[in-house]
Amino acid sequence: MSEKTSDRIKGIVEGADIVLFMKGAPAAPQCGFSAAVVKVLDGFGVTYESVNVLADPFIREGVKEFSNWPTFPQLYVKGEFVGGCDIVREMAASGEFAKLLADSGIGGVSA
Ligand SMILES: N[C@@H](CCC(=O)N[C@@H](CS)C(=O)NCC(=O)O)C(=O)O
Repeated sequence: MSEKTSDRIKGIVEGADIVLFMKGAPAAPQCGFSAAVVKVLDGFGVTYESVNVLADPFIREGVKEFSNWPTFPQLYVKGEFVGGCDIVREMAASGEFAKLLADSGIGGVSA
């Protein structure tokens, strides 16, 4: 990955408290895994930035390398990689995701 792509991705993940790299947009996800993470985030009532990786092949491949994670969705909180759909859903079910949001000082409803 070029330094330019890496800097661009770093800027994106650090540009908002919560960033979701997904397929499609929250209002119209183009993959069930992305839709599932949107549902979790919306359930917590948090605001987040989303990036449609289908719109940019450089971002799509660059984010995989940046995160060292081969699939989408990919969720970042406070600039740190959290995981994909399975991890986020498990964290939501166990209460770990609510704790992560609270520890990160991110408000929302407790889902
Ligand atoms: N088990 C994965 C499922 C995600 C997944 O398999 N995503 C695929 C299909 S949407 C993917 O992103 N493949 C790579 C690509 O399309 O670039 C998770 O927990 O997020």
